[in-house]
Parts: sequence; C-alpha cells; structure tokens
Amino acid sequence: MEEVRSTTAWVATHSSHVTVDFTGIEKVAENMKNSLPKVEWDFEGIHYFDNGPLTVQYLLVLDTLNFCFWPDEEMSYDHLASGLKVTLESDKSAFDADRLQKYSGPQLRKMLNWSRPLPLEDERVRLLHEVGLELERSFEGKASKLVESCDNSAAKLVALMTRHFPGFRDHTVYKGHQIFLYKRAQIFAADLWGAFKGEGYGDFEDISSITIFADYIVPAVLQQLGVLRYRSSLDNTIKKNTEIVSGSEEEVELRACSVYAVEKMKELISKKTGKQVLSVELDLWLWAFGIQCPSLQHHRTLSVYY
Ligand SMILES: Nc1nc2c(c(CN[C@H]3C=C[C@H](O)[C@@H]3O)cn2[C@@H]2O[C@H](COP(=O)(O)O)[C@@H](O)[C@H]2O)c(=O)[nH]1
Repeated sequence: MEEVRSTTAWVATHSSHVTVDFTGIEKVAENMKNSLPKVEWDFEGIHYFDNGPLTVQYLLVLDTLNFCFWPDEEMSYDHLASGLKVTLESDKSAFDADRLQKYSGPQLRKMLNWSRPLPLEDERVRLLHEVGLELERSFEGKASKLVESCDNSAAKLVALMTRHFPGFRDHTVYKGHQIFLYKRAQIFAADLWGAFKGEGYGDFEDISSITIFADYIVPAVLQQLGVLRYRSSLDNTIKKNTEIVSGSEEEVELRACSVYAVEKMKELISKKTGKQVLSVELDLWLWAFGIQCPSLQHHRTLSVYY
C-alpha cells in the first residue's frame, strides 16, 4: 500500500483544485483524541456472515460490485449488500464461480430486488463474469483460496487482487504521474478484517498498512469537517451536481487528497493519544457519518472503481 500512500501524497502537494487544511486536521484530531468513536463493521446489519468460506465468496462479489450507486437516487450500497445476502441465503451456490460467469443484467437486478436497470449495469455484469472466470482459472473457484494464499497480509491480498482482476486496478495518471487508489481491493481486505473480527480469513498482521477507501462519500465528509477545501469552480460543480470526468485533475485530487488527509489525521491522533489508530477505523467512522447525513453533496463521476 506504500504506492497508494506515496502517490496520493504527491497529488496533495501538487494539487490545483483541492487543498488539505492542516488546521482542520488538527481540530478533528483534537476532538477525536479523547473518544475515538468506534463504529462496528456491519453496523447496519445488512451483510451475509456465516464465519466460513462462503462469507469470503460473498464479500468478493460484494466488492466487485461496490461502486457508483448515485446515478439512481434510490439506489445505495445497502441494496447491494442486503440483496446479495438474501440471494445467498436462499441459494448457497448462487456465487459459485461458474454461475458468476453467466449472470445477465436482468438476473442481477432480480438479485438486488430492483425493477429498473442498475447504474452501469453492463459494467457490473462484465466485472462479475471477470471475477468468476479468474476465480475458476486460478483459485479453484473459491475466494477463500485467494485469501489463504496471502499469508495473512492485506498488502499481499491487494497486490494479488490487482494482478488477477483488471476491474480492481484503480489507478490513473495525474500531471504525468501514475497514482494508485485501489479502493475496492483495499475495502475487500478491510471487509474481511471487519467481518471476521481480525481472525481466520480476516487475520491480517499488516492491517495498519491499508489507507482509507477513496469513494464519493468520504471527500464530502472531509470537506464538511473543514479538512478539505475546494476551489470555487469545483465547489460550484459539486453543488450543481454536474458530472466530473473520470481521470480529470479535479476527480483525482478529491480522492487522493482524502487519502492523504486521513493519513495525516491518523498520525496526529496516534501522536496525541500514544495509541495506534487504523485508517480502516477512521474510514468507517467518516463513511458512517457521511451516509447518515442525506443533505451531504458529493462529487459525481461515472466510475467502476468506487
Ligand atoms: N470509504 C468507504 N466507502 C464505502 C464504504 C462502503 C460500505 N462498507 C461497509 C463495510 C462495513 C460497513 O458496514 C459498511 O457498510 C461503501 N462505500 C462506498 O460508498 C458509496 C456508496 O454510498 P451511497 O451511494 O450513499 O450508498 C460508494 O462509493 C461505495 O463504494 C466504506 O466502508 N468506506
């Protein structure tokens, strides 16, 4: 994850549209130092969990499809997590690798109990097929085999995911530099860690190496907290719900500055409290705060990465 950390830091020091406000970070860190709010993984109670390999298969399917819900105002991550849960509960082989390769758009809609086309439906179907095929080819069809081959290292898991599944290669070029965000690959490791409470399939000795997951909710929360500041043109674009092109400077800065700012926040809180704080914990807190705030306006980019 070093490449995520170093390349996002590069963006933050060369950014034109987004600024990281260190006074804002200091204020948040000061507030958090006495009581770092712990948010339970699955605080919403929407995920499938059976403490075994099927949960790993579920989480891989979930994070394969964990992106871009906003084009449909009524669609959210909750629909995905709970729809896949209900599907698996009624049919334990629904996420077998051979079946993943065959799902159509309408079948995926049915799984999510959704009556109209899903946002980026063709891409969702394509990515499901890609994961099913590669699971079959390299991991005996089992996501659990993939995780077992990582020697309890989240960094190895992310490297393996991005090597095997092109859909997880969340990187881009910014001002001539390659920038790595790896949102869905990292969140898969974090979901395993959270669901299995750091044991079994979630036992990663380097969980502290993971950064936050740069999506469209966390930057909006950081702006609200005064940690990120936007140039007025970007602020207006977001307020007007105008789409921001994937790979544009604005989009890369929003995501990369979020990762960088939370890394700085984490360092500061750790220094103030003398206790190690994890980016995963800060992410869950920020994200949970964001989704409970429906008036929060976020940037809109059509992307398969987040
Ligand atoms: N940074 C970060 N981004 C996250 C998540 C999660 C869900 N994680 C689950 C794991 C354990 C907990 O129980 C959570 O429920 C989804 N997202 C992103 O949010 C956006 C969806 O927003 P809306 O359209 O309002 O549903 C979309 O980009 C989605 O990819 C997270 O944890 N961190």
